[in-house]
Amino acid sequence: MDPSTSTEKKKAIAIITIGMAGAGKSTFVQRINSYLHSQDPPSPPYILNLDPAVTHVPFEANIDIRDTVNYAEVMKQYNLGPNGGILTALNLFTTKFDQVLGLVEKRAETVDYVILDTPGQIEIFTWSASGAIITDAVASSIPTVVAYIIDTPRTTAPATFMSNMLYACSILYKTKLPFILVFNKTDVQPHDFALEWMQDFEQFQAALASHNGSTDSEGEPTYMNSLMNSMSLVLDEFYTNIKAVGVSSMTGDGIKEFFDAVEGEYLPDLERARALRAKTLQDAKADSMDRLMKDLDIDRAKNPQGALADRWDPNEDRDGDDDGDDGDINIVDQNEDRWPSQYIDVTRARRHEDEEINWPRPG
Ligand SMILES: Nc1nc2c(ncn2[C@@H]2O[C@H](COP(=O)(O)OP(=O)(O)OP(=O)(O)O)[C@@H](O)[C@H]2O)c(=O)[nH]1
Repeated sequence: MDPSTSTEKKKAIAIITIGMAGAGKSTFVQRINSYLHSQDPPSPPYILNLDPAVTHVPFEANIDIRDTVNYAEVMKQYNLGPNGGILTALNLFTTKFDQVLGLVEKRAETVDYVILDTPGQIEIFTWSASGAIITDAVASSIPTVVAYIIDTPRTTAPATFMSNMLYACSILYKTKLPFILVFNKTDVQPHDFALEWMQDFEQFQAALASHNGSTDSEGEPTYMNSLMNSMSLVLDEFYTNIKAVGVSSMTGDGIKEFFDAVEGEYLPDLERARALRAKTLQDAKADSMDRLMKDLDIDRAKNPQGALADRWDPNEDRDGDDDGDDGDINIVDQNEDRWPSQYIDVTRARRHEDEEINWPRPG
């Protein structure tokens, strides 16, 4: 069947929340979750937590990476630090993402929104093969937007603001998905300044100059000042195609406007983007899977002990198929199935039927 026409029954929109550590992603997901529950009729979303290291999620995730990958065990077995552990845990989880997608696709027919909360360290999701695989898989299956969460009180300095916008621009370029800038924490710092800077780059350049000083001791424009002025012109182009909303995940202010931005502006574009993506997915999937397996090979080469303990043969599953030979690892929807699910066994320890299993779910 033509993949671009295979989703007629689906009506859900996926929202991938991405943002710097502490920007408020989890609080935002909690807030939009409670907003959707409070609609008449209630419209509970389908939520995926992709952060293996989070100790507490303030919402009930339907699929939680922590139920499948034991992050602490991955760190131990692969001799990794916290960030390497999160990346490897995400890589391992991604090898099972076809199962996750199966569950998502099933539920996408009955829910309005599928929401993904990503790891706190932004680069682990946005610059990894597994982040690309997950994004591609979801976006080719259902219409998808990226909600880029910004810590507004920490973005008031012009240079920081511009750095954050350049990062957002790079994520837009990498994901090529409809994009909403979500200025969070407006209860602490209103986002008007950001909108002004986005609408009028001359105001932004003036703010930059007053912050940094526009000329050196000889009256010449400083290198940084010229560079920033040029970059603000580049960003001007970025802003023309981007929606920006201000929200307070704490009070709920602006959440309705966020959903207006998702639904009103983007729905037809979203469907077009999804159809386009579905057509090119096969090539991209093979390429991303290859890179993912290379990532895992690097982990294994760095730590042969961990590789020995890994339950998978390094050459196994290169095609990305779930061909049933790893059928003992099942991703579960917590709301439908028995909890806990089964951890990916990074220790190769064989379990016996009568063995008591502890599931040290963090938090
Ligand atoms: N005042 C205020 N604080 C907020 C808001 N949203 C989040 N916070 C606070 O910001 C901090 C970080 O929020 P989280 O939701 O944990 O942020 P996160 O991006 O998920 O964090 P990591 O996953 O650790 O990167 C917490 O102390 C929140 O209470 C908001 O709208 N207003």
